[in-house]
Amino acid sequence: MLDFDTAQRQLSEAGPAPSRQETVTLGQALGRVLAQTLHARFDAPPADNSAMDGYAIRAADYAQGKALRVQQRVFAGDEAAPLVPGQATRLFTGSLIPDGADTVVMQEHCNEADGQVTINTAPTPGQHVRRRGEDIAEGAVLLEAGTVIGAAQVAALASQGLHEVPVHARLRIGILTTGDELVAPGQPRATQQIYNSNGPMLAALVAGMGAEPAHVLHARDDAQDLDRALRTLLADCDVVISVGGVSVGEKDLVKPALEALGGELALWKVRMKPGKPLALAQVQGKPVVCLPGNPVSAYAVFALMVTPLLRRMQGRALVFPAIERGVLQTDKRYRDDREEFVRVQSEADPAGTRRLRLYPQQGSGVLSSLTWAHGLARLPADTSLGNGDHVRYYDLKHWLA
Ligand SMILES: Nc1nc2c(c(=O)[nH]1)N[C@H]1C(S)=C(S)[C@@H](COP(=O)(O)OP(=O)(O)OC[C@H]3O[C@@H](n4cnc5c(N)ncnc54)[C@H](O)[C@@H]3O)O[C@H]1N2
Ligand code: MOO
Repeated sequence: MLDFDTAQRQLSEAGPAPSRQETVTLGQALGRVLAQTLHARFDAPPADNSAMDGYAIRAADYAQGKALRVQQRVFAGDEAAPLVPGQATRLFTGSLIPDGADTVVMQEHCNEADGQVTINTAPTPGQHVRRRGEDIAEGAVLLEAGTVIGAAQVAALASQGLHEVPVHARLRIGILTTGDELVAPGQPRATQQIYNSNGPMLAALVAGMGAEPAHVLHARDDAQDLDRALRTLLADCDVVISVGGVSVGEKDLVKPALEALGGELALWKVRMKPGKPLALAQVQGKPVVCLPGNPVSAYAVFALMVTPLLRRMQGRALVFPAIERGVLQTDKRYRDDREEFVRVQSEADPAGTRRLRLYPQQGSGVLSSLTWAHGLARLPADTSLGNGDHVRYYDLKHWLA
């Protein structure tokens, strides 16, 4: 069996970098991956301006109790005449600093009457002036290629006057569920049947990563049906994710179906729990990841093993999110010959230590553990662990993003 870290690394390298680019407007850019490094087109801010509502002066003109004539009022967006030495300019947050002025005094430290202003507190020369280019200089890197565009990046682009941005084409994912026991939600269900939760779950997981669940198909446990579905997905998607039918049962037909399509199996069985029966195949130049059918296994394996591959294929700079640490809080002891990823809630105690509380039922079919969990705690194989032990923590907020 492969160890977890090796399998994760191999899987993350199993697909090509993105090759298709497109241009989208800022309104469509959220969650997209920047395809080119962009540079500032001009200094930001473009000119010295005031950080406060107040008065611009030459620091040298200040003397305690001395009144300065208010030469002009400059609002944000106005042009400003050069400052007459010995006078003051009334201005506001964002107003241009007149040539000749070097310091802004907050209005709370001033009294204005009869066209004159008196400053009550000695100013520090240069205070409250936002300098041209202090945020970003013309030509400096604004955003690196591979950045996921969030609200801050949208603001940075807009501040440079950009209304369109080059991004990688959305990664198209084909999802295939298998199993004769499954019924689509919304349909009537016989006692021996269960609803297909993995299909909608995987589509949601894919969408949550900014990729496109292009097709969500279901195949019966039947070689022909599987073959047909796999062909459709391979023809129209960058990656195929199948779920179920990948273990050792008599109806576990996914592996043979992939082999029949010329697929080369690259990986099979990982020393992790949940998620042992995991396979990777290259079929017609495309990666096909076969996830275990148990819903918790599919979810955890997607988070830990599939998302790095998708991030790399999306062209993202950050492929592996941070791994944190926490302290187990449990009244049981745990030990397994596979690395175990248990569902936990994370809470900081008053001293700031992350406490990881385990869900009481850790079975691979227990969906309620997923709706409850914040993340996965990693319990190393062949190690007895219990309350108070320090372990690695995979926060699903980051690992599913
Ligand atoms: N003799 C052995 N049996 C099993 C082994 C083993 O090593 N030897 N491994 C177990 C482990 S671990 C897992 S995980 C499962 C994985 O099996 P498969 O990937 O082949 O998945 P299935 O057998 O098709 O299904 C497993 C389970 O999940 C339910 N399921 C499947 N698809 C869906 C879906 N779309 N929505 C909701 N639920 C789904 C299915 O009904 C089964 O209950 O194998 C163990 N067995
Ligand atoms: O590995 Mo299975 O994924 O334990 O449930």
